[in-house]
Amino acid sequence: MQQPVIHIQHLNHYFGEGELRKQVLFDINLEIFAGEIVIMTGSSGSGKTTILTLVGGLRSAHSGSLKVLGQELCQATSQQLVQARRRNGYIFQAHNLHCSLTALQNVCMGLEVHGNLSRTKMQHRAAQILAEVGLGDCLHYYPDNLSGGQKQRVAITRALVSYPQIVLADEPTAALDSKSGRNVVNLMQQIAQEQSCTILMVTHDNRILDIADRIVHMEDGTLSSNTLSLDAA
Ligand SMILES: Nc1ncnc2c1ncn2[C@@H]1O[C@H](COP(=O)(O)OP(=O)(O)OP(=O)(O)O)[C@@H](O)[C@H]1O
Repeated sequence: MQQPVIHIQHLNHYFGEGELRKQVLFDINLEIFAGEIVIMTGSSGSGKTTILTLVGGLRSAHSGSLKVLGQELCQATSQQLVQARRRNGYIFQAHNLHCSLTALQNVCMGLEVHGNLSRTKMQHRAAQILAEVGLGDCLHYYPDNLSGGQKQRVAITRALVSYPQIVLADEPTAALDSKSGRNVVNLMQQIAQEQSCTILMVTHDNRILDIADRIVHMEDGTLSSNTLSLDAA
């Protein structure tokens, strides 16, 4: 049987120390398989971003089990977390582009962490993927000269340029109007299919739920439902 790419079992997580210690995730169980697009919804403070950061290896989970691509990240060392981070692509609400770098240079940064391509090859690959997302004419534009939707497309391109097996997206459409938001998620869906990568996306944006294979819902630190997508229902 196919192994899950992300396998979470009885996961608990806490913030703070001593008397201020507060549990924010309670006995989370979730399996996500290769190529799935899973959307996580839930009210503010319910723990969505915390799960995303734990899966991404941005912090170490406290108890239970969290296996990503077969590697246990619960109680992982910082070195193991650094390794795990390199295997993911990240897309955030604020595009997080470097304003002093062009679109092409920003996308090259997504390849630099892997460190095994020459500069010429990196630039060639970055230019190719930017052209695929319709930004072939904007390679040398700085972020200040791009629209919100274009900036987010550059950010998506940067996250996907190294063919990550997993893409983690936190509110990728929050800063966009509905048309740009739709274009951005369509693009994520298309590239995910082409590269057969798995996407875990947090969103409050009801307009984009239809791209999900599965929707999971967080409530007060627990996973309250784990449902099929609107299409499949
Ligand atoms: N670094 C931190 N230190 C202490 N508490 C934190 C920290 N990060 C998050 N929390 C707390 O953990 C809980 C879950 O936060 P989290 O950001 O995961 O929620 P969320 O569902 O992503 O919310 P939102 O939709 O508003 O982004 C909240 O009670 C929050 O206050």
